[in-house]
Amino acid sequence: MKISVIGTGYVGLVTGTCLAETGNEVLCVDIDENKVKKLQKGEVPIYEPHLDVLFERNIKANRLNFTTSLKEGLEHGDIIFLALPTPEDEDGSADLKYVLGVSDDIGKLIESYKVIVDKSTVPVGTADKVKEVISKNAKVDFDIVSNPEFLREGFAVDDFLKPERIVIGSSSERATELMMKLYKPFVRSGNPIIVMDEKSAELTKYAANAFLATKITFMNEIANFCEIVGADVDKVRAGMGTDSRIGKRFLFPGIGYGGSCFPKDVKALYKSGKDSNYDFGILNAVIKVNDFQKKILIPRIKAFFNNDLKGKTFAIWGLAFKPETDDIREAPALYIINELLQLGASIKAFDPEAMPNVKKEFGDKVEYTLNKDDATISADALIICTEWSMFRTPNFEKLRSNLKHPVIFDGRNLYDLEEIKSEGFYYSSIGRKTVEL
Ligand SMILES: NC(=O)C1=CN([C@@H]2O[C@H](COP(=O)(O)OP(=O)(O)OC[C@H]3O[C@@H](n4cnc5c(N)ncnc54)[C@H](O)[C@@H]3O)[C@@H](O)[C@H]2O)C=CC1
Ligand SMILES: O=C(O)[C@H]1O[C@H](OP(=O)(O)OP(=O)(O)OC[C@H]2O[C@@H](n3ccc(=O)[nH]c3=O)[C@H](O)[C@@H]2O)[C@H](O)[C@@H](O)[C@@H]1O
Repeated sequence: MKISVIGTGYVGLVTGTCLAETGNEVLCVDIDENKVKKLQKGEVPIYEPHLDVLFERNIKANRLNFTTSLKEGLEHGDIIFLALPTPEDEDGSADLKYVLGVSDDIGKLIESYKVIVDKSTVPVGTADKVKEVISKNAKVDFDIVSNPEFLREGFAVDDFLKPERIVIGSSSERATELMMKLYKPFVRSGNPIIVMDEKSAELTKYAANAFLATKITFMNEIANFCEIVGADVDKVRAGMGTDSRIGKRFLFPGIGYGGSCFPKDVKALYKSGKDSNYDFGILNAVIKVNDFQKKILIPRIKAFFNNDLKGKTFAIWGLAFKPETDDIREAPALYIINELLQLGASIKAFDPEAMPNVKKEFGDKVEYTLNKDDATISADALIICTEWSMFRTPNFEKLRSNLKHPVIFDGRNLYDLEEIKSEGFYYSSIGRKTVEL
C-alpha cells in the first residue's frame, strides 16, 4: 500500500520504517529541512535499538523516502498518518496547533479519497475537530481514523512490529477495512485489533498512560512510606506483583516518571476533565506526588553534607529519562542537576547516549565524562538517575578509591543492600533502609 507519514519524530520514524518493513511504499514528510536532509542521507536522528538496521534496509529497497513537501506527501499516500507533536500548552492541555494546522493544509491539498489517521496523542473530540477543519476546504471524500500509538522508547521497533493490541477508532467501514489490511501482518501472533469509535480510541490512549503513571506513583508513595516504617519496598513489590490481578510490571519505585508522554498526558487528561467540569482527583494527586518524587534525593543529599553543597562535586550516572534512549524530555536527572547547580555544587555526568542532548540544555555548566568511572574521580558522592545496565555491576573498589567519600544516592535501587554494606558504602535508595557508614 502507499502510505505517507507526516512528522518524523519518534513515532513518525518508527511508524514509517515499520510500515515499509512490511512491504508498503512509505513517504515521510517533515517541516524540518535539516532533519529531512539527514534522513535522506540514511542517518537516523534518534537512538533507538534495532531501528537503524530496518531503516537502512528499507531505504536501500527504496520503500522508505523523505520529503519536506506536504503536497508530495498527500499525493503519494492513500493512508496519511499524522505523527505530529501535541506538546503541553501553558494551561496543561494538549496543544493541537500542529495537528489542526496540518489538517487545514490537507483540506486545501487533497485531490482524491484519503484516510487521515491520527497517531498523535490527542484529547477526546480531536477526530471531529480534524474532520471539521479538513471539510472547510476539501473537494474530495476523506475519512478520519484515530489510531493511538502505544510504543515505548527503547523498545519501539518491537512494540510496533509485535503490538499487544492495535486500537482503531473509526466510523467508516471503508477506512476500517483499509486499516485492517494494513495492520494484518503485525497481528500474526493473535493479538487483537480492537475497533471502536473515535472518541473511545482517543480516550484509551490517555487512560492507558495515566493508569501506568498512577501505578508507578502509587509504588513511589508505598516506597516513601516503607522508609518511614522500616519496611523494604523490594519485598513489598515482590509480594504484591505476584498477584496476577496486580502484575509485576511498572511497580518499580524511583525518582518519578519522566519522558515525553506520561507527564504531559496525565496533565492533559486532568485538564480535559476540568474543561468538562470533572475533577480527576486521582490525577491531581499523581501530578503532585511525581513533582515531589523527582527531587526526593535533594533533601537527603543536603542533610548528608550538613546543608552546605557549595563547592561540592557530584557524579551523576544516567541522564536519559530511562535506559535505552537518548531522550531527556522531563528526565528526573535534569531536575536534580538544576537543584544542585543552584545550591552551588558542580556536576560531572555520564550517560551512554543522552550527553549530547543534555549539553544542548546545560552547555558547559555540567562536565561530561568519557566513561562512568571518570565521572566519579574526586566527586563527593555518586547519584544514580537512570538504570542503564552498565551501572548495575560497578567495580566497587575503583568507585571507593575514585570518590572522596564512599557515598551513593541511588534513585533506581540498583544494588543489593547487603552487598553495598560489605563494600563499605553509605547508600541511600528508594523505599529501603539507608546503609550507614
Ligand atoms: N515519543 C513517544 O514515545 C510516543 C509519542 N506519542 C505521541 O505521538 C506524537 C508525536 O510524538 P513524537 O514522535 O515523540 O514527537 P516529536 O516531537 O519527536 O516529533 C514530531 C515531528 O513532527 C515534525 N513537525 C512539526 N510540525 C510539522 C509540520 N507542520 N509538518 C511536518 N512535520 C512537522 C517535527 O519537525 C518533528 O520532527 C505526540 O502526540 C506524542 O504524544 C505516542 C506514543 C509514543
Ligand atoms: O505515550 C507514550 O509516549 C508512551 O509512554 C510510555 O512509554 P515511555 O515514555 O517510552 O517509557 P516508559 O517505559 O513507560 O517509562 C516512563 C517513565 O516511567 C518510569 N518508570 C517506569 C516503570 C516503572 O516501574 N517505574 C518507573 O519509574 C521510567 O523510568 C520513565 O521515566 C508508555 O509505556 C508507552 O506505552 C506509551 O506509548
